[in-house]
Amino acid sequence: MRTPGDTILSVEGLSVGFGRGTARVAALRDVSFTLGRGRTLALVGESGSGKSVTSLALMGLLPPSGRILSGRLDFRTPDGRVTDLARLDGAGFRALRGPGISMIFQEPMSSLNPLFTIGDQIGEMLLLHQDLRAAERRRRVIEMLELVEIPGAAARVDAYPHELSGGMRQRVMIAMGLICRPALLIADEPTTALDVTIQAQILDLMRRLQKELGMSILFITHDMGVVAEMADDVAVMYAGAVVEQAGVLDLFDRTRHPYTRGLLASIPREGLGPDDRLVPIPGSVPPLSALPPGCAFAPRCPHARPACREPVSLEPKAPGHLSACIFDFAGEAA
Ligand SMILES: Nc1ncnc2c1ncn2[C@@H]1O[C@H](COP(=O)(O)OP(=O)(O)OP(=O)(O)O)[C@@H](O)[C@H]1O
Repeated sequence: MRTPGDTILSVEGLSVGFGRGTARVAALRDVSFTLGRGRTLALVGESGSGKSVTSLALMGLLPPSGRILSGRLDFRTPDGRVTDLARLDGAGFRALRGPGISMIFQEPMSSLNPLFTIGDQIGEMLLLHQDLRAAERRRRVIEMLELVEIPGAAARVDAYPHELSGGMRQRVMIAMGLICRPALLIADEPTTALDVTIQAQILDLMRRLQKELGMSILFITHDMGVVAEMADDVAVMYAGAVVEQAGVLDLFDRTRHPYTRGLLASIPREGLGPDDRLVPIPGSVPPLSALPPGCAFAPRCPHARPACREPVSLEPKAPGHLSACIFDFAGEAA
């Protein structure tokens, strides 16, 4: 067995392409990371870096034009077996989604069906995976609504999505994601659409539920503030590749990749004075069809040298800390 017992997910060399033949673009290039059991790994990067494509590949939900070109996605199922998700068929994924891996999306309004009550929609997940009588299913749904702290759960179970606030709808999404007690929860920007107070409440709730249910979380975000709140480990993505991976404290204290340093310099921090400025990373992510040779970040990198035009791979720079840069900036000022 390749995956050690404390690892629930090991992604190795994942490449995903969209389109065919000469029109094919590689949305993911040789992506590798591991997620420990009971831990939270944040996948972080700007828009278009490949975070969502990674999670869709893990859920078996890539659109028809997208294809896994190579790589292994070794997932340890709740019964202890290791399954390569890159080779799983539709029936295999249907059995796995729910009790094995579950996902919550960023936009509750586009994921919830306005025509059905929230109780029906959460109960539907149970219906697919467990043979329960209607009354028992309803009891479990109400119990889950209580767990995600929806007040008056016994009455709210019959509410329609539009009757709830944005924060309450996001709690419903979490309830839907957790009703089958998944071993791995993929959370794709679950708080982006919420205001900061509600966002903090939802993040608190997710941390508490993770402890109670003992699940692992793959947390997808572009927000380094949320990373600091939630993650044990972080994988930073740029233009379809992982450029740095480390434990969260190590990543913040000894940032090694210039792209990660750029992301950190562009977030508001406590203690920032009126004269301190946030520094956005100049330029934008290149189109995947026109990536430069070598390091994809080089055209935006303040440290780029001619040597950066050579291919660079993600390599350990210190125990547990990987970076895909020919330089090593750990501990230096940006
Ligand atoms: N259905 C698709 N067809 C073609 N290309 C796609 C498709 N979906 C994604 N891509 C490509 O994959 C790249 C990565 O997209 P992805 O949605 O994973 O980025 P992301 O990091 O999740 O961004 P965001 O934060 O905006 O969701 C995109 O730049 C896009 O070019």
